[in-house]
Amino acid sequence: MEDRGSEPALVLVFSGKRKSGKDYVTDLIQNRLGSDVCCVLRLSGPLKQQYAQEHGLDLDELLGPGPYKEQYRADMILWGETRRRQDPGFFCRLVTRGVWQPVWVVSDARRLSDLQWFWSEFPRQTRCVRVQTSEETRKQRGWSFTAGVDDAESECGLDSGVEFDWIIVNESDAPSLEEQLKPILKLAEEAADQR
Ligand SMILES: Nc1ncnc2c1ncn2[C@@H]1O[C@H](COP(=O)(O)OP(=O)(O)O)[C@@H](O)[C@H]1O
Ligand SMILES: C[C@@](O)(CCOP(=O)(O)OP(=O)(O)O)CC(=O)O
Repeated sequence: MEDRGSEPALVLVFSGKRKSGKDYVTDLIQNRLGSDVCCVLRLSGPLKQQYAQEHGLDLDELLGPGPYKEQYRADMILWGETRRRQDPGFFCRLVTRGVWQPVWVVSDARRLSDLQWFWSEFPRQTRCVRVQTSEETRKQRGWSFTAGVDDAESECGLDSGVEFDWIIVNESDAPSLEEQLKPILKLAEEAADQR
């Protein structure tokens, strides 16, 4: 039998282009709610772990925001897609195993199949959030266009066809993240209280 922990009270599924600030925003949410209430789940976590092991790479570097992971991204995408073709819920099931906190924040949905998995497992609890950032700001954070990555499903799979519950604009001239995240944090606190 699968070790599923307990049912979440709320599942916030985040997506956004690379360097949009998905990790930054989801870390902020966890800091606000506390790690006994909120767990950040990265679908790329088990993917990177397995990929690093098979290829003799530095997992901490692969997990970090620096340039190291970019050298391997295109190949990791292909590697992960092979897994997902066999079983679209493979990484979703791995990261949710044993999670006990009431609020789950998935930091990196990339494909419709990721969203569909959470919608079908937790239809009442799942909400989708997009982190939106201009190319200019992403460039300032180190992004540059890479063919095979920025034009592939990994980056474009959720560009259209999804009605997001919230869109967070992560730009210096937008309302503060604190302000934009207020309704999400309120919902999360209410959901956690009701459990
Ligand atoms: N609002 C922000 N203020 C300051 N730095 C930010 C902000 N958003 C993102 N960053 C920085 O930009 C870089 C990319 O953000 P990250 O969260 O890793 O993006 P993603 O996970 O979408 O690739 C990181 O170094 C992060 O600290
Ligand atoms: C192979 C990947 O899982 C790599 C994802 O790495 P990160 O989640 O670190 O990416 P960003 O935060 O957007 O920079 C992508 C995939 O298609 O599965």
